[in-house]
Amino acid sequence: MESTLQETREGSTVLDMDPKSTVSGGVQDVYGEDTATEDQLVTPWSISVASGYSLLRDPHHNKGLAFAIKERDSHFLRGLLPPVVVSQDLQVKKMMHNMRQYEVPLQKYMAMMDLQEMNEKLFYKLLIDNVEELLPVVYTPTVGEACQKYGSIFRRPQGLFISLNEKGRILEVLRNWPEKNIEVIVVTDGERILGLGDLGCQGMGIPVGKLSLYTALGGVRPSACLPITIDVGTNNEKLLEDEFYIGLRQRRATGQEYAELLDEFMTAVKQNYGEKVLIQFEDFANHNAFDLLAKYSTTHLVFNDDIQGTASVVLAGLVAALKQVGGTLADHRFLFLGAGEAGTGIAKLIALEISKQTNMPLEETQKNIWLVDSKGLIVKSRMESLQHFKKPWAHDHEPVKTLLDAVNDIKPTVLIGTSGVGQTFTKEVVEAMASFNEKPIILSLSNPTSQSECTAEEAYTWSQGRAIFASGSPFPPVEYDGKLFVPGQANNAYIFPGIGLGLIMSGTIRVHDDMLLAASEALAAQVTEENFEKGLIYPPFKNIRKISAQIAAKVAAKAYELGLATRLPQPKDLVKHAESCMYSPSYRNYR
Ligand SMILES: O=C([O-])CC(=O)C(=O)O
Ligand SMILES: [Mg+2]
Repeated sequence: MESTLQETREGSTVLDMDPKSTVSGGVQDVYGEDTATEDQLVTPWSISVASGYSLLRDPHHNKGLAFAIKERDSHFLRGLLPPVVVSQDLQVKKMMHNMRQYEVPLQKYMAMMDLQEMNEKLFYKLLIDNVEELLPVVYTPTVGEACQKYGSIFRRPQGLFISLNEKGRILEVLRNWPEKNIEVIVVTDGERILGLGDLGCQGMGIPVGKLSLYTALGGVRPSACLPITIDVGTNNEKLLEDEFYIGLRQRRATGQEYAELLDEFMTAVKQNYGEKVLIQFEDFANHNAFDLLAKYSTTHLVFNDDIQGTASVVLAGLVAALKQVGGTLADHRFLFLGAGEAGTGIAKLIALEISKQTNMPLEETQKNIWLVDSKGLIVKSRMESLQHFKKPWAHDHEPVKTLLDAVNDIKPTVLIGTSGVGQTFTKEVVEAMASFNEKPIILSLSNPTSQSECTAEEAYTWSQGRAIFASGSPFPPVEYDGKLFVPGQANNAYIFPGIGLGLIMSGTIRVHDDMLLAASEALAAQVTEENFEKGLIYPPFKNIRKISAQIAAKVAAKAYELGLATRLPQPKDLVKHAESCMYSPSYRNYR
């Protein structure tokens, strides 16, 4: 019972269908953006999709009770639905009501995943309209728990699984995915999922979650997004023994075997989707993340969210924080706990920005930035044994073992936690920061909440309400001494959807550090006086789509300036253009 489903243009300017679907009467470009001409607008375009019972099972087109009577008649739905016809807004209201009945966050997560499988537009409408409430459900912290229990809660695949078993056949696997016009891939190998460690194949929750934010926060159409998990085994003994584990039951492949699989993957992606597909590396372990980024950044459009996205968002927060604290970046002293992807990524971008602002050589600007890893302060005497990404941060100093000693020695004005280890900003550490800083800047970036270096309440209480605090995972507002403190969320979710949109809409072929700086400036510029008054260093997430459009515009502008954009000519108003490219979750009318 296949018939033609016709969707009219009413109430919609952005279409999210595969340009290669059967389309008549209209034209689409690669964003799924409607580029119909005036006379084409009078002719409704149509696409061939399932109707009747199958239509209700098709998440891309299903509207549930929102199908109008006429639509029900023309698409063989009569009798398949109860008589009532409701608006999408009422559906949102009902779903939120239901969602709030669940007390366990994982139940909310599963309800959201079910909705995504059942009615994609309603899922995105819910997420966009209630972003502050639902972000902690589909993203950190709940997504972390979902990955830990992914084997038990697994229902339907939401992305591609590429394991060692698929070696030699990765291109074939990519072609099994139903969507052909992929613009963004988020890929993980599950070795360092948030601060939770090696979750192997169950890391899939992360690419799925990140890509749902690409759509909800950045407006990239869902059919252009492809979550991928590369399964080379896991060293997580608990998972290897777990009867519900969904991945390969073996220890991780490393060395040449690992490199060959990754290389086949990267080659196949470019072959299948072209050189403009954005590949976002997510939650790889340090020992692979830096090398993969370096290896493929000259041949592919690659972006490491943990190194580059986190750096960009934190720099934005620091720029905003300095408006409250005073001084320029060059006047401040930075100490990191954690010298992995996030720590060294942020450190590098700060140094780069100071160098741009002051014309000082990079080596000079690095001197005010100190990092502590699991062996203590990174100093010159440790140089020989340091991994390459830590070496630029090895300064002249005697060895220091603990964070507290490092804080007391270095006397940083900014303390940043990127260790993946919770409760490491102890009372003594925060009190020390507050003893020599009027307004200590303290960022506890590790995720999920359980791994946060300290809580918002601890930061405010131990600093007697003087800390400027933000965290990677959300914390509720804190009342201290009769005053309400609203902590910010320094999470790369502010940045990667906008950067991705900017890269895609300009057809950019390589990521450049200047684009990260541009994104950072765009985000910092969105923090209002009103936000500052509340002590915030990030704008509220409820404005995120507008913010993403601003970020996308600045990133695209930089790409055009650097000659890396291929979509010519450059649109005059990049912000308007970004907004016009964004996916809309509103239903379309079907004739
Ligand atoms: O996913 C998040 O919330 C931020 C992030 O990239 C990470 O912690 O690895
Ligand atoms: Mg990550």
